[in-house]
Parts: sequence; structure tokens; C-alpha cells
Amino acid sequence: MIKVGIVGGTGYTGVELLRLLVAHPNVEIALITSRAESGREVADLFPSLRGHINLCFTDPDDDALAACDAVFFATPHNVAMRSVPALIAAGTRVIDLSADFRIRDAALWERWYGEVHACPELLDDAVYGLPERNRKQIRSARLLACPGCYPTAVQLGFMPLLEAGLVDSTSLIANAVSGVSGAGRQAKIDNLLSEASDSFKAYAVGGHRHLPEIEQGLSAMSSEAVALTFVPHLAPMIRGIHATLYASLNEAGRAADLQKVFEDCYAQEPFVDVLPAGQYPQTRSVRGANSCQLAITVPQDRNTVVVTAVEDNLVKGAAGQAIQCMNLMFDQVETLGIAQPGLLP
Ligand SMILES: NC(=O)C1=CN([C@@H]2O[C@H](COP(=O)(O)OP(=O)(O)OC[C@H]3O[C@@H](n4cnc5c(N)ncnc54)[C@H](OP(=O)(O)O)[C@@H]3O)[C@@H](O)[C@H]2O)C=CC1
Ligand SMILES: CC(=O)N[C@@H](CCC(=O)OP(=O)(O)O)C(=O)O
Repeated sequence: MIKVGIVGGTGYTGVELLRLLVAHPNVEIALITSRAESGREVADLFPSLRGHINLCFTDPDDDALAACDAVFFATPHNVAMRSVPALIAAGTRVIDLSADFRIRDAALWERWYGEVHACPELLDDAVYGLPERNRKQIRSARLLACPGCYPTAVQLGFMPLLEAGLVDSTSLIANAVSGVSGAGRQAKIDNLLSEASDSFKAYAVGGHRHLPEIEQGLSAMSSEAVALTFVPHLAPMIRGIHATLYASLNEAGRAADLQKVFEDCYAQEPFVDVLPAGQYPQTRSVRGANSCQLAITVPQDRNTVVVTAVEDNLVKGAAGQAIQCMNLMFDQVETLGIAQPGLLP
């Protein structure tokens, strides 16, 4: 059994970790933290978990966490990095869903996150948890940095094109749309039903903190310099990311069978699904599933390729992907506990 702790068990990614981990046959959840709910039964706060879990929330405590085999941090940025050095020193493996270890360059991280990094010396040790790109390194990771929700969809959508050198890598554009759960469970005015429903907006157009993370990942896939225009949007749905990605094809790209390039790239991937030509993915098809669905089109056979990608921000964009990485780190079957299809309707 893998003994796990979850820091931040009352947030949306925390409760999604719980939903998936209670059904994982080889995981024992040893502790779940919340400062605000310390002492309260987990199933009292989340009745969906009644009968599945018999634990109370506790205050975060590094000594108790260090007794676990793995600790998930489902906390805002600037939390995991305070505990990670002690946990790693104790031999506990850390799976961080926050952004603390996603960007390798401490100065760049500090510029976008507006804080001083607490342990920049560990940034080189952190493995970026995108299995489709880094599976081998994930298996031996002590410190795992889970990708952000937008970065997962955008990187999986551009990866086959960049790895095969089929596009002008400075022409990349990503218009991505998130549901409100992407912003977490704290009450923010923008995410109230009366603010977000029946409306649609772009935000952070001048620069979103996922931009450096995405460009870092795309640069590693490309032999040429990468430049991306990334525009996030908020849509009145609870879960889901839909990304529409654009790039200019180069000569090799114009000559290639792009549908086949994508199908070949992801043929062995359990959680990336390339749709048949002419079908377009919808967020409703992947709700609750650890899946990214993709479609590739070259409108009017011109020079721009359009990739559409969907995922559930809380599953392939967060908790599901974190468990996929845990499975790899602990020599489990990669799909264990996360193979369920999406919820319909
Ligand atoms: N929502 C999403 O779709 C995605 C989120 N992420 C990332 O995952 C992380 C969690 O996100 P999400 O679940 O949405 O966040 P929430 O705001 O919903 O939950 C945050 C959790 O962290 C706990 N927490 C907050 N501050 C601290 C602290 N200083 N020490 C210990 N625990 C703390 C909170 O409990 P309490 O305050 O009671 O201790 C709460 O349980 C974030 O870094 C987010 O960027 C990544 C991908 C997708
Ligand atoms: C809708 C919404 O507000 N989304 C969040 C996504 C951030 C998030 O969850 O951050 P990580 O994926 O980096 O952990 C935002 O744009 O700030």
C-alpha cells in the first residue's frame, strides 16, 4: 500500500484527489489537512465521500506528513515550497499540484508569482509531471511538479507539431477557455453564479502566469525558439478546459498528413485521444475523466493548422494527472484508479 497525505484537502483539487484515491486499490489515505476545518470529519464537509472515508481534517504538520510515502500538495503557490525540503530529506516523495516547482528559472518564477522562492536549489531536482513527455524521469522523481490546467491542454495540443518540426514555432497562438472551478474554491466575486453565468470573457490578456510555464515546456519540444500568444477565457461552466490552438505550417507541415502525425504520436498514450478527422472535442465528453481529447484541422487547406483540445481541469488538468504520476513513481499500472470514462450527461 502507498501511504499518502494530502495537504489542502478542502479545495477543489483536494476533494478531486480524494474522490479518485478512495477508489485506488493500492492507496491508503493517512491524513488530510485543512487549517480552517481541522477536527471536522471529511465526509461531514463532503457528503459525496460518506462511506468512503473515515478521517478528520488535521492541521498541516511536517512531521506527520514525513511518515507518508507520498504527499500531495493541493495548495496555493508558496505553500509546498516551505515543507518540501524537510519532506524530501525524510525520504517522502512530493507531488505538488501548485506552481512552486514548475518553472526551472527561479528569477522567472519570482517575476510571475511575485514572491521569493523558498528553495530555488530544489528546482533542478523537480520533474515536470507531463507523462506524455517525461514518463521516464517521472518514474524516479522525488519531487514532482504537476503541470497547470491550461499548460496541460496547450502542451499536448502543440507537442506533435513541435516535436516533428512542422510549424513556425514563433507563430503559436492559444485561445483557452476554463470553467470556474479552475479558480479554486475560495469565494471570489468573479466566480459567483451571478457574475460568471450567462457571460463570457477573456482575462489576463496582457500576460497570464501560465505563459512562462507553457513556453518553457514548448521550447523543450522544439529545436527552434518558441513564442506563444496565450489568451485565457472564463466560461460559465463548472469543469472543463477548451483550448483552440493555431500555428503556421512550414513546408514540411504542409506536406505532412497531420492526422497521422497526431495519431502516431499518441498511439500508446492511455489518456490522450485523437479524434477522427472532422470530429471536434467537447468539454462534456471528458468531465470527470483523466483524458485529453484532440482534433486537428487545416481550414480550407491553407497554411494555418488548428488544434482543439479539451480536458477536465480538475482531472487531467490536476488530480488525475497527479495520480497518473504517482502510479509511475510507485511502479503501479499507470492507469490504476483513473481509467473511468467521463460523466454524461
Ligand atoms: N482548480 C484547478 O482547476 C486547478 C488548480 N491547480 C492548482 O492546485 C492548487 C490547489 O488549487 P485548488 O484546489 O483550486 O485551490 P482551493 O483554493 O480550492 O483550495 C486550496 C486548499 O489549500 C489549503 N491551504 C490554503 N493555504 C494554505 C496554507 N498556507 N497551508 C496549508 N494549506 C493551505 C486550503 O485549506 P485551508 O486554508 O483550510 O488550510 C484548501 O484546502 C493551486 O496551486 C492551483 O493553482 C492546478 C490545476 C488545476
Ligand atoms: C478560471 C481561473 O481563474 N483559472 C485560474 C487557473 C489557475 C490555476 O488553477 O492554476 P494552476 O493550473 O497554475 O495551478 C487562473 O487563471 O488563475
